[in-house]
Amino acid sequence: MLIPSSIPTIRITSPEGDEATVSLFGAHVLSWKTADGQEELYLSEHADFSRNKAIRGGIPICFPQFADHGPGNFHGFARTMMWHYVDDGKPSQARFRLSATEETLSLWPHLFQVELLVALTENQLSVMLQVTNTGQKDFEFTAALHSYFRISDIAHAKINNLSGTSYLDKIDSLTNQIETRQAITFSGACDRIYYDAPDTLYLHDQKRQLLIQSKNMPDTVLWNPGHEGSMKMADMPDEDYKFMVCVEAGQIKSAITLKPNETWAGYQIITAL
Ligand SMILES: O=P(O)(O)OC[C@H]1O[C@@H](O)[C@H](O)[C@@H](O)[C@@H]1O
Repeated sequence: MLIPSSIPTIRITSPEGDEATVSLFGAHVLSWKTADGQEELYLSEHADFSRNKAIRGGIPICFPQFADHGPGNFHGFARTMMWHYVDDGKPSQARFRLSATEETLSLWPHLFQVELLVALTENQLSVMLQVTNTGQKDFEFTAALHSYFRISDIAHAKINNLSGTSYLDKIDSLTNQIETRQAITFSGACDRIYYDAPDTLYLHDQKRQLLIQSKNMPDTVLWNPGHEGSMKMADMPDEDYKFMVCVEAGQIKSAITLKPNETWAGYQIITAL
């Protein structure tokens, strides 16, 4: 999809020809193409680029709250703020910074600095979220890298390596269950938080395979809105639930507490195999 020029973006490239585009609104990765031209991320053609709501697709940043796990905005405010670009002078990486402002203090009364580092190497995109407490009192947060992967058909997509992991099923009456399937397939909406999930997962999409690794983000969210959910979203075409699946790396079950001057970092590293 064409990214409108009203959205300031930074484009990074690897020496091998991989490229990624990141919006300063939300420090939101909008596109990641491997050198063969394959787009790996889903971005909705109906995404709202007005800067009034989060962009549907790419990699939204959920901070300082995942979903409704707290009193603040759903998925926090980081995905709907303008971030600052920090030029490291490297064509293959981009760093973005968000610090407390009057607006963030009105939503969450803490002084903080968040950085997002996006880096490309051959067939690989790494995203690091780093949070520092720059205030005088402790704070708590939850967070996620809400990655939307582009797939050719949800009916054929499979996620491997979650067998034996416990999960909260947000669709099935918020019940806690244990995953028994070796390969997770999708038939209808899926909204699950897998707790203490393995840090290595595989997404199979017919001929393609992605290795999805996380570091220091123990929880994994699988989300697909299904047909009905897709129809309810103004910023997603009705049939697009077929062409995306979110595999989110999160720090959700246990909130992180940071004391003054402490820093936490979590990563998602995605490799096209
Ligand atoms: O529409 P939003 O705010 O971007 O959220 C999308 C989805 O994000 C997922 O992370 C949540 O588990 C879902 O419950 C939610 O519907």
